[in-house]
Amino acid sequence: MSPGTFKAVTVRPFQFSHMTEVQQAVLGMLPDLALPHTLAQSPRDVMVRARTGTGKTLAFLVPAIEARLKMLQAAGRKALTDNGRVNDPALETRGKRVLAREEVGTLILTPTRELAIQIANEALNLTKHHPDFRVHVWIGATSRRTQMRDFMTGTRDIIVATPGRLRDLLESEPDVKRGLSHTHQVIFDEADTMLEIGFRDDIEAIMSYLPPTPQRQTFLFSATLSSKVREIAQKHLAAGHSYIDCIKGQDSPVHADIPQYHTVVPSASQQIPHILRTIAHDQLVNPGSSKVMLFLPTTKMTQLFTTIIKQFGRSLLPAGRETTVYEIHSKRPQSSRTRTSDMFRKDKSGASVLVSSDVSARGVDYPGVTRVIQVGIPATREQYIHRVGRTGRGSKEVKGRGDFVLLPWEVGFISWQLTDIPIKPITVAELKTQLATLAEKHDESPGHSLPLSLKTSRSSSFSTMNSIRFQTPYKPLLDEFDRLGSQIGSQLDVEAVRETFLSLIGYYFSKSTELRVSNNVILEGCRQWTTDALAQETPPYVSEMFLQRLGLEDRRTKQFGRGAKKFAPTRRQNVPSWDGRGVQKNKNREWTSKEYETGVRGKEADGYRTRRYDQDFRRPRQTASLH
Ligand SMILES: Nc1ncnc2c1ncn2[C@@H]1O[C@H](COP(=O)(O)OP(=O)(O)OP(=O)(O)O)[C@@H](O)[C@H]1O
Repeated sequence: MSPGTFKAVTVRPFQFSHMTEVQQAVLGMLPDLALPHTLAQSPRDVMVRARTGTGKTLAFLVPAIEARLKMLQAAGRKALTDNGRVNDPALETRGKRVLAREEVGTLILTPTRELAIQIANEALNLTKHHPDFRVHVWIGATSRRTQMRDFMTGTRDIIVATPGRLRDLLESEPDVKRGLSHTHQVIFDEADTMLEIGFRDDIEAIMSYLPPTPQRQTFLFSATLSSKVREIAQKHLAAGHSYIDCIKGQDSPVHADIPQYHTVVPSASQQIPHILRTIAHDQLVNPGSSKVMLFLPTTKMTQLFTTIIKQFGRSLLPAGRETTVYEIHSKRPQSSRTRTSDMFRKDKSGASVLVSSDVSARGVDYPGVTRVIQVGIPATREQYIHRVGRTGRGSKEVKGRGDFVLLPWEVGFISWQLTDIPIKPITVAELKTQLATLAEKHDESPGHSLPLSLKTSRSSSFSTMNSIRFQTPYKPLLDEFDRLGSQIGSQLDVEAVRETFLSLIGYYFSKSTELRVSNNVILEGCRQWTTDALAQETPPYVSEMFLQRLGLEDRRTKQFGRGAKKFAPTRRQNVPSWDGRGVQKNKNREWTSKEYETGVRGKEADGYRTRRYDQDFRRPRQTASLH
């Protein structure tokens, strides 16, 4: 590793003393990994699988920087030989500069804008002691003109891009096309997403502008690389490439230290109280350092839950009004997304919640997240893993925890999709008991549970941390959680509920195979959610025609003659189809541990990957903190 890069890693700004496993494996391949293809002995392409939060970014950025330095050195030397000189520093520098300004060094592709900005900032930090290095970020909803001006006037060492904007520039800007036609290194971060269907067209188009292997070196990095993705990946990698797998055998791709729990609420009416209790639990378990990420399956659901957490968290959470609630999803302008992301990253308030859609699920590094709560099923099993991976990252100071909250008809996701994930059940009643014990403890000696740094925060060195005061006594407030239902209904906008409902059926209908339930079950589950969880008088009306458009043609149901009547929008007829299965007299009881394990109750035992990066926002702004 060059002295400049080494200094950045070990002294300033990173001050890392040890390499993580993935860093040892990849950086152990230096200097060969960074050699130009003309000098390399064997294929330099690498596919890497390593757990979330274990430092993959640095593992691919260091070889990227080192490879660029080697290319520049080679260009300097070539300038000398071309002119028959042995020693001419000015000529050598000129040779380097020509290459640096004409050819792009490394292209890094990522699925989201937030991740692109984060990687670019990390690259800037790593090149702190290489003053001539330039890092460009090309993402949607930012000024193309600024991006092009920077590209035309500076060196082109590293470009971090989302596929939509990159393809757009490649297809419309000859200089970009020319610059990238010599790129010697391409890195796919979150490689499995990048090779998925939603991105595949863009990726194919982009790859057609880049040099072929072996001139092009290709790295693929992710925490999740299924065998199917690996098959697709072969196409972009050189034959004989290395595969580094830091998740050996059956080990979980989530960091081994992160405990994970799931709760199937017995009825939709318990969903919101349970989520608020889970946040309250985190605030009491991590007094003064609670930092929660709450993931929802759709944008509308994210908006709705932000309102709910803000509204009811004030009175029900231990930190009450002092809880800071952030909201991030693809419908927010990019400038606001970037600002929120920055604020949550730096948040040390001691009681904060980021309510998020999947824009924050992958790769984004928020230090100190104490808990990830997932409500409803994620788009894929991989997405579950990446979301949990937002907690327990990097240093081991914060252990983290994952909680997964499901409605009864969503349980199939655990039974069929998460079979190899070490996730334990926790019932609504168990969490209530744990919360009551913590609240009692707090009330006995309020303040004693706060760390010393907070008790003396005004005079201590923790000046950035606010002193959080918990509501005291807190235990009596716990009864209020069960009374939430009646209040929620009056606080919510009917149109917002309807839009959320529609977004949910659109999302869940595409998931029926994974959940192994029919679309009718999903429709009724969503309907009942609006009446039971959101306390609406009646579920939102949806026309037959709309349902047909969504493909609600459940042949089995129709065959048995139960279909048509069930769609009438009155509450009385809106009996969920799982009612009537299993043991009726126990239908309101909680799930037993056995039922949790099998996923079956009684005797019988989210298209939300939208192309966010290319949304057309009205007021485009340059947002990266790079220029
Ligand atoms: N050698 C190291 N020592 C200590 N901390 C490190 C080291 N390498 C990286 N980190 C820190 O660990 C955190 C996670 O790193 P990073 O974001 O690269 O993880 P990742 O493996 O890419 O995760 P994901 O799969 O979620 O994208 C960051 O805060 C980073 O600064």
